[in-house]
Amino acid sequence: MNPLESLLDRRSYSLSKLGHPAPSEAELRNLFDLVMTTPDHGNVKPWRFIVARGDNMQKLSDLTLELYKRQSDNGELKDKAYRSARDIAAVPMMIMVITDLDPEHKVSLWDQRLCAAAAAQNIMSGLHLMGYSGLWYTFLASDDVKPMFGMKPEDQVVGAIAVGTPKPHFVKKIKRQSPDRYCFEWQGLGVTPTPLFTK
Ligand SMILES: Cc1cc2nc3c(=O)[nH]c(=O)nc-3n(C[C@H](O)[C@H](O)[C@H](O)COP(=O)(O)O)c2cc1C
Repeated sequence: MNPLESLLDRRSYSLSKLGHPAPSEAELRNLFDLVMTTPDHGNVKPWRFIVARGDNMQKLSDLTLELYKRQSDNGELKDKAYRSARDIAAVPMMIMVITDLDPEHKVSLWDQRLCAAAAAQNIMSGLHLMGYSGLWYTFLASDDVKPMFGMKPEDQVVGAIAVGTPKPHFVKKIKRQSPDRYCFEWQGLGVTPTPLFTK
């Protein structure tokens, strides 16, 4: 048996396909215990996670409209903004993954950013293993949100992860590409790497 089997079915669902429930308090604790195993160069912990749930989802939805308004040339909102706000209000949980970079640290900012992204992927895998699903998206990634989330100017939103349970009629496995064309075997300096998988 392939020990990775249970992760092979991980897939994303758009917000409108995610319903209740979302992880409980105890499950969130387990999830973030997993996240704390993320490879972290220099032990900087260059990440912060901000969870919105329950009644706060409506506040996040309102904030979304406000941000769209600020980004609009004439202050008017397009259908997309209303749709996005409506979907956010309906989803049970959002985990914002943001960087908390230490510019003074000897570990490069690039490495610190990679660590924060790896933490986000651990959230994705953990959610799946617990029977939930998430959509990692670039929601709220504008500079406008930085003061709202207590972020320093150099910090970035790694992603917002919408969290829930896929609605049963949308649950469908997706066929993934073969990794063959992306994997190579190094053969020494000056030699073109060969395909890793030959059969
Ligand atoms: C950094 C990052 C940002 C993303 N931003 C968006 C986004 O704004 N909108 C979107 O539809 N998908 C976005 N995606 C892609 C989805 O999260 C998802 O991976 C993609 O739809 C493929 O689905 P899968 O996870 O089932 O393979 C983003 C992914 C990453 C890693």
